[in-house]
Amino acid sequence: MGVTATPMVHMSGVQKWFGDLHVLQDIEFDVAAGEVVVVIGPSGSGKSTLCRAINRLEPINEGEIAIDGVPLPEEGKALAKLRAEVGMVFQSFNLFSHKTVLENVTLGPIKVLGKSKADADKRAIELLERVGVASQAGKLPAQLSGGQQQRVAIARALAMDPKVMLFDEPTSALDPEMIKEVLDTMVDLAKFGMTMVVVTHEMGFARTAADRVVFMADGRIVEQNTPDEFFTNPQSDRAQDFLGKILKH
Ligand SMILES: Nc1ncnc2c1ncn2[C@@H]1O[C@H](COP(=O)(O)OP(=O)(O)OP(=O)(O)O)[C@@H](O)[C@H]1O
Repeated sequence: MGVTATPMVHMSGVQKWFGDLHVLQDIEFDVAAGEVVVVIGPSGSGKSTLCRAINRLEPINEGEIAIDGVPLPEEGKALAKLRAEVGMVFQSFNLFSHKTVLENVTLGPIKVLGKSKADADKRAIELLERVGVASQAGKLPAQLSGGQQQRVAIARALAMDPKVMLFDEPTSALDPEMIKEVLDTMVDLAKFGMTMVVVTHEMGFARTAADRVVFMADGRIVEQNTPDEFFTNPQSDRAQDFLGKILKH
C-alpha cells in the first residue's frame, strides 16, 4: 500500500452561509505540498470566500480545515500562530502607507516571529530582490507603481515563511501592463515549489502555471482537472457555458 502524504491544505464538509445564501456547499478540497491550484468560475460562485476560508479569515458554519495536518481552531492564539503559516495576497495591496517598503516587509517577522531587525532586514532584502523591487526598499508605497506594490505585498507574505500562499484576484486592481510582472513573480514562486491557491480571472495563468484547475459554480466545486484537460474537455454544462463565454472575448 502506498503512503498518502499529508495535504498542505485540507478542507472537508465545509459549509458557509451569508444569510440565506449558501455560498460554500459541501466543500471537499485538498492541496498537496508544492501544488499550484487555480480556482476559477463565474462571478459570485464563492471563489474568494473559499480562498479566505482556508485560514478562517472568513468564518465557516460547518466543516474542518487543516494546514499541513494540523487542524485550524476557530479562534484564539493557536489560530493566530497557524494563520501566520498561510500567506495572503489580495486584490488591494494593503501596505502601510507611512512605512517604507522595507519596513512593510520586516514588520511581521519582527513583531510576530520575534526576529531581530538585522535578520529581518537581511531576509527582506533577499525577498525584495527575488520579486524585483529591492531598489525601492527605502521608498514609501505611494511612490511605487501598482505592480511594484503588489510585488512588495508578495515579499511581505513570503517574509513570514509561509507553508502555503493564497492569492485572491491579485491582478484585478492592476493596469494591464502591470499584470504580467505580478503573474511572472507568481510563476517564479511556483517554480520554487511554493504551495499556492490562486483565485484569478487570468486564464493564461491558469493554463500555464496551474497543476490543477478547480471550477466553482453556485458555491460548489463542480469539477477539477489538469488545465489541459479542463480547457480542452470540460465535463459539466456549467464549465462549458463559462468557458464558452470567456473564451469568446
Ligand atoms: N460579506 C458578505 N455578506 C453577504 N454576502 C456576501 C459577502 N461576501 C460575499 N457575499 C456573497 O457571496 C457570494 C460569493 O461571493 P464571492 O466573493 O466568494 O464570489 P467570487 O466567486 O469570488 O466572485 P467574484 O469573481 O465576483 O469576485 C456572492 O453572491 C456574494 O455577493
